[in-house]
Amino acid sequence: MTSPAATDPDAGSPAGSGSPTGTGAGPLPDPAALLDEYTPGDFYFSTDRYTMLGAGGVHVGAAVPSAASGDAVRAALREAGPTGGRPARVVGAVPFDTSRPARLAIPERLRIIGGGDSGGPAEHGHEGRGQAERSGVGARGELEAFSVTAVPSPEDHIAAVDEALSTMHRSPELHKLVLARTLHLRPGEAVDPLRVLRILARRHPEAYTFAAEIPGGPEGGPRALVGASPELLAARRGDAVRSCPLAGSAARSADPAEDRRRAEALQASAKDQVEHAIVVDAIAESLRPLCRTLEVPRRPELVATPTMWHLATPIAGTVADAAITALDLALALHPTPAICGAPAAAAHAEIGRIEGFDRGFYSGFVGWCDARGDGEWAIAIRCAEVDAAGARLFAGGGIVAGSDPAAELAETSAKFRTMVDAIDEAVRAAPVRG
Ligand SMILES: C=C(O[C@@H]1C=C(C(=O)O)C=C[C@H]1O)C(=O)O
Repeated sequence: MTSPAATDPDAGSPAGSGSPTGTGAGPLPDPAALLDEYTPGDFYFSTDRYTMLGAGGVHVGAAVPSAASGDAVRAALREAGPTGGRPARVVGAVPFDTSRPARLAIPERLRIIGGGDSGGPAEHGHEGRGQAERSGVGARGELEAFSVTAVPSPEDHIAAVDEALSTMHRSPELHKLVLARTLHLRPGEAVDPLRVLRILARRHPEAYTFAAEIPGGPEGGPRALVGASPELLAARRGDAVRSCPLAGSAARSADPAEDRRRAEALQASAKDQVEHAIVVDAIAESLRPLCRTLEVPRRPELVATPTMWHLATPIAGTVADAAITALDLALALHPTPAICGAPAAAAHAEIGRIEGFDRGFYSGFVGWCDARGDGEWAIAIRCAEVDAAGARLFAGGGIVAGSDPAAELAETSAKFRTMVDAIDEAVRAAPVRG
């Protein structure tokens, strides 16, 4: 995003093909529309209502230590002042461990297309719309072009789930623990994050498709966190607050009858309902003191991504105090039991002990917040760190009493498909050099 034409021509009023109020009434903006201007290091964030691209600018607050960070970001936004008639906006990623430095910046150049750039009503990922996205089912990369290393190995992940189950048995106050694993893909040549983004944006128009610069590329080179997350951590628009936790999962099937059977089995599964309720209860408890009103549906609904079924609960409220920003909300909710466990502190400690790798920005959150306090943050899942050396993919799942280790391993394999398929297609499509 270096051309002069990229400099915020839409300033002040969201413009483009989406509905100006973000009610979802208009056609969806083309999620790939801004990708022609993307250059490595940019921030890209696409929803089913709007797409944004931020470039350049100043980094804000190295560490984001819980509540204090909200203040640091607020001060930075105030100091930055409006650009082109639009309130200053911070964009970027916050790691799983919020005592580690975040990557948040106030971009110098910001483009937004689509209506409702501050987010509309909770339209995200409903079953009917997900169903229309079935085309991705069955697309299977074979990863011939890669060397693949699983860290931990599948056997070690099963052992880790066993260990989590025994820990929860010994300490019944620990209700849920989310364990993840990684896949390191090393293709013959560098993975192009832009090509991966294009594929994700095409295949997952309902998701939060994102790219955020993160530190740690080989030899100081660029590294991006790239993904297509189905999960909203927190959004605020004016008074309105939203969160849409997911928990309880089943892999999709290419066979429609089998696919439907799996969805119904997920909805009927007592274990998955419990796993889901733990997340909803924790989020409701964290939101209650921050909200004047809060609506929490009694039963979850089913949502579909091209690869997974999930149980989802769209939570809506009104903020108690206009000073509470979308970032404050995200920090108050994070880490939810969808990606950490319950209670959070004990689960966090067990993840450190059992999981065996550094999550970095995976299962943190990615998004934006403006000087009015409006913003939207997605949980950084279905994602990978992409750099010149290859890609590190992440997938996890919630463990509760009654979880089956082999089924948990299979669930993480299914969750990897979002990024495996996209990276595989990106590398296959790459022009052969030499
Ligand atoms: C942790 C991940 O996903 C989370 C865990 C889920 C589960 O345990 O069922 C479902 C959706 C996400 O909240 C992941 O995709 O890596």
